[in-house]
Amino acid sequence: MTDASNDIVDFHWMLEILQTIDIGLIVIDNEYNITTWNAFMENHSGRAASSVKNQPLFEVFPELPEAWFRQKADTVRLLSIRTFTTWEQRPYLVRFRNYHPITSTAEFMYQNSMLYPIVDTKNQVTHIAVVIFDVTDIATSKLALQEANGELERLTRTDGLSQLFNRSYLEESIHRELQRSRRHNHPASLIMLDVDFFKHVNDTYGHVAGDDVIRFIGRQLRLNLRETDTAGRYGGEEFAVVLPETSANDAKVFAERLRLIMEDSTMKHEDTEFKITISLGIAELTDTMSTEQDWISSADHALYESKHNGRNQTTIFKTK
Ligand SMILES: Nc1nc2c(ncn2[C@@H]2O[C@H](COP(=O)(O)OP(=O)(O)OP(=O)(O)O)[C@@H](O)[C@H]2O)c(=O)[nH]1
Repeated sequence: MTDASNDIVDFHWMLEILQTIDIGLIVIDNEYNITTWNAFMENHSGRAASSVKNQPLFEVFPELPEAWFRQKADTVRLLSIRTFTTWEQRPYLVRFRNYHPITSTAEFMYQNSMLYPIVDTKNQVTHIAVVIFDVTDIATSKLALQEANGELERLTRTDGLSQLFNRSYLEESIHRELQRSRRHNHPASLIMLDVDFFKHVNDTYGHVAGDDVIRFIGRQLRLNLRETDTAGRYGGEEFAVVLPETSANDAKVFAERLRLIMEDSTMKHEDTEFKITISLGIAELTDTMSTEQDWISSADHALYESKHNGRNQTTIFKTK
C-alpha cells in the first residue's frame, strides 16, 4: 500500500474508534460552532450529529457557563495547551441524565472534561476538541464515602442520648475557646448545669424516664443556643455550654431563660407527669484561669453554690 492509502486506512480507524469509544467528543471551531459530534454525544443528548453540525455550542448546551468556557478556550487557543476540569471542580460540563440506575443514585452524569487544541500545518489553533469522560461511578462512590466519613465523624463527637456534643469534644471546644478568647482579648463564658434531684427521678419513675429528661434538656439546649455556642453533655446529668463573646451577665440571661423553660415544663412518663428543675453555674474567663480545667472548676464551683443555696437557680462565679 502507498503512504497515502495507509493514511486513509489510519484515518478511518481513527474515525471508527472515535465513534465507538465511551468518551464524548465535540469539536468546535474558533466561533464556537460544532463541527464534530461522536456517537457518545448522540446517545446521551439524543441529538444526531447532523442536527447539531454548525450550531453554536452555547445554543446546543444552554447550561454551559459561557464566560467560564470562553476563558478556558482562550487559554487553550493562546497557549496551545490542554486544560482539564474535574467533576470535583464542576460536576458536569454538559448536563446528561445518569444512565447507571443500578450502580449509582446520581441524577446526572458526573464528568471530567478536557479541552484540546487542534492545530493546522502552520501551527495555528483552528479548532478545539472537547473531550468528556463519564466518571459517575467514581464520583458517586467517592461522595458516598465522604458522606459516611462525615457521619462517622459526627457520631464520634456526639452524645447518643442528648444528641449534644460528648465530653471529649466539649473539652476540646472549651480549650479552643479559651485560646481564642485570650488571643483576641474578648469575653467568653462557660455554663455548667445539672438536674436537681435526678437520683429521685430515676428512683421514682425509672431510668427510662430519667433518660427522657436528658433527651429533653438536649433538645431545649439545641433550640435555644446561638450558632456560635457549643453545648455538650459533660457527665451523667451534667451539661456544659461554651458561649463565645459573652460576658457572665449576658450568659445569665441565657441561663435563666433555660432554667425557666425547665421549671415551666412538665415531663411525662407513661401515665405519670412530673416536674424537674435545673441548677446552673457561670464562669466568665479571667486571667487567673490558666487552663480549661480552671475554667471548668470555676463554673462547677458556681453550680455547687446554686445547689447549696436551694437549687433551681443560677450563680455567677466570683474570684475572691
Ligand atoms: N437515667 C439516667 N440517669 C443517669 C444518667 N447518668 C447519671 N444518672 C443518674 O443521675 C443521678 C445523679 O445523682 P446525684 O449525683 O446524687 O445528684 P442529684 O440526685 O441530681 O442531686 P443534686 O444534683 O444534688 O440535685 C444518679 O442516680 C445517676 O445514676 C443517665 O444517662 N441516665
